[in-house]
Amino acid sequence: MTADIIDGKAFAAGLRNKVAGHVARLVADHGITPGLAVVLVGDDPASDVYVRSKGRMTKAAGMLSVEHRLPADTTQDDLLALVARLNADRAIHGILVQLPLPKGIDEARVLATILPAKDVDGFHISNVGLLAVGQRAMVPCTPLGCILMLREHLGDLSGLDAVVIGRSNIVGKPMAQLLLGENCTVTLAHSRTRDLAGVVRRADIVVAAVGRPCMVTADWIKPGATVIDVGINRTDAGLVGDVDFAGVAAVAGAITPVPGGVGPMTIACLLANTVTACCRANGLPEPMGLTL
Ligand SMILES: Nc1nc(=O)c2c([nH]1)NC[C@@H]1CN(c3ccc(C(=O)N[C@@H](CCC(=O)O)C(=O)O)cc3)C=[N+]21
Ligand SMILES: [Mg+2]
Repeated sequence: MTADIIDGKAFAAGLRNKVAGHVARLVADHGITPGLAVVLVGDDPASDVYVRSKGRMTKAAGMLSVEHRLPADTTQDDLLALVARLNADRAIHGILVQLPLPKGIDEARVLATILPAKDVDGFHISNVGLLAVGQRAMVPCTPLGCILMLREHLGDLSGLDAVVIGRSNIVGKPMAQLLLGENCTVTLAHSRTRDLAGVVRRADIVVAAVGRPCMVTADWIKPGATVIDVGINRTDAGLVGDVDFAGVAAVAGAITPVPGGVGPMTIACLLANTVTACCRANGLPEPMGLTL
């Protein structure tokens, strides 16, 4: 068997196009331009790549893009003050503070300061809680992108066995919540899981989000399973995911590539969340097709 390649890059381009259509309508009919502020503290080169690409795509969708680049030695108070200014800024509908933050800055404190209505990452405790009880406020971008691709590829996910590998707050946990919301039977596996290979082998859907290059190998995969690779690992061999792509593609039914899979969808979902937040802030109906 050779897996279908789930083309996240093409899917993301379609979603960004839909976003651009909604933006054009907001501008033309209401004189409102959705605005996204991205805050980057320090000069991690990988973060710089993502932030630049977010800015470029935000502008290409017709939205306002504001970037705040702060030095690595920025104090927590200065960062909190910037977040407070963005909270109060009526031109800004979405705020993203790029993680991880430098040591010495309390990440939880910063995330808690972002207004939940502008929290387009979905990391504020309020949005985390709403997601957990099935009331969706802002859905985290990477898991949202994964669900959109899974629905597109599989249709109804009800009753499928899903295994998520990795229990981070930004991917693993919200991913498990969303899969539950799709009526999957969800296992959230992690580094202490016993017989991880055996657990993964039962899955119809595998989501790998651990940050270990090529950890998931062909012998872990049930023939025909759908494999979503969230990993972005820079190695001597270039950018690779958490899944051994060549091996797993020979067994799986479908697989997302790295690059060109989950990454582009994450950014497209960020733009979609910003438009959703903008509509809510202005009491306008939520555009269809931008969220679940
Ligand atoms: N508050 C916050 N929210 C985030 O969403 C967030 C963050 N912090 N910190 C860093 C991670 C990482 N991240 C990526 C987004 C897009 C690609 C992406 O588009 N990747 C391309 C390749 C890019 C390349 O070549 O490096 C792809 O997979 O095809 C990757 C990684 C968002 N993150
Ligand atoms: Mg772990």
